[in-house]
Amino acid sequence: MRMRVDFNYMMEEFTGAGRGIAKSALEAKRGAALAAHKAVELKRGKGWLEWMSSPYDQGEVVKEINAMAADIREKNDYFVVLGIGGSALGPSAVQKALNHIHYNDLPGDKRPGPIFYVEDNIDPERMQALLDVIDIKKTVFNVISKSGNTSETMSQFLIVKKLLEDALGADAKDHIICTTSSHSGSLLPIAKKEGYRLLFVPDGVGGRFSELCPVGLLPAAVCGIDIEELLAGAAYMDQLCRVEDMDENPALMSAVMMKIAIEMGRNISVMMPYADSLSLMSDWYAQLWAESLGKLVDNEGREVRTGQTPVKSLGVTDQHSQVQLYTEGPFDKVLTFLKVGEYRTTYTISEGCEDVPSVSFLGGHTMNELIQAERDATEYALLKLGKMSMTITLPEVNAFTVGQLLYYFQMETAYMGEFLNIDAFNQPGVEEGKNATYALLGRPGYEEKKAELDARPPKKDEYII
Ligand SMILES: O=P(O)(O)OC[C@H]1O[C@](O)(CO)[C@@H](O)[C@@H]1O
Repeated sequence: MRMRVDFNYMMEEFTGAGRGIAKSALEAKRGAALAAHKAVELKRGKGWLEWMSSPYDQGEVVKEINAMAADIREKNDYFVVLGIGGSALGPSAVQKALNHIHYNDLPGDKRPGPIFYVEDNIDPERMQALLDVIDIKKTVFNVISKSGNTSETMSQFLIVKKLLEDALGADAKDHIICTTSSHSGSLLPIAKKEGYRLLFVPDGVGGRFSELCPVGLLPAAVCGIDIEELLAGAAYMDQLCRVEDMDENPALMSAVMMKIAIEMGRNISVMMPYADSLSLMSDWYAQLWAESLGKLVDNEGREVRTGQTPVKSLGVTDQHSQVQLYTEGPFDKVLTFLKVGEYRTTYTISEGCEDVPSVSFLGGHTMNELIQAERDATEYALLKLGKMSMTITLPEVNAFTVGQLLYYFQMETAYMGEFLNIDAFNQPGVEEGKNATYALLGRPGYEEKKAELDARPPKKDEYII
């Protein structure tokens, strides 16, 4: 059940001269790869790399989460995550990967857990829509915020807190579980005061690296996912990544390839799973890659403006919208295909329309054959025009392989941070927008920011049509 990464079509010998990676360029990176590996290993489990301990040190937490999940399943019909960014993307991606694609529409006796929603926006219509379809008295809300201060999440929390209290009085507290820092932020003291159940995000686990800690584990367990297998998959990948030789370490080799690709002007990383179950993995990856690597300054404070733009794509659906650009457009992208060895279902295309050979040839083939053929064909079409791609194959989509995949991308990101000589674990570029929002809504302490905003030159009518 090991996932495999195929780098063949990243290489110049396949893409054609100047369009892929020369073997000599790869060899030239060996020293840097070793240094990146050493640097990451030195920080293992420390500082912002505490997520490297997640596969190993959560035995007790897993027990607690599984017990909590069983209790939630027994007493409730709905489970709603309130969170955003890393507090939402992982739970959504893992649920989509490992449960029925139409999980919420299954009858109760066929669903391994309650109806599940992840609310990661503050669109008032979406809030109302959620409240229209759930029975709040039969719902547990998991408020997830590492910082415990995120306005989007806290505003959703305030809304449901009031609604629950109005509907349930003192029992409202049994319907909120908070996942947050054990010692900082505003959510923690609120949860303690109100008597909500609490789970903690370890200090050195940032939002986008948190799927394999209680942030992701509780929602997964509630929906019947085997979280021990998920962590076992992560541990398996971690063992592969302990090897310092880049030829043996998939995440390290991948980071080396991406670094060379960036040097060659491939500033876009397209993630293209050929499985609906993996479609939200691209969303999760997009935050991981964008927030971690998109940085103004390097570790010495020099302006570098680095990063590689992640793009979400879905095979085969987006063959009919984006692939034209990927084949014939500029040499600015690397495509990563996520391939599935064995789908969980085999579906045979019915025979028919024998008098129309352009249609009848499909009959008797399986959809499995068709989707694999289309992926192979797209990979080939890209290659023919000199475009770089790599393919990650999961033998099956299950908790063990998904655990590997998540951890692999986290490790690749950590190595990339070393190659780019940046802090892959902060996100200063998001702060300005947050502070301006606080100022606009009159949060105490943000008066100066409000004045700064008010002093903006007014927009001109001549530029509004
Ligand atoms: O879990 P929190 O602290 O609410 O943060 C939500 C998200 O906001 C960010 O801080 C900024 O987008 C992300 O890094 C994070 O995943």
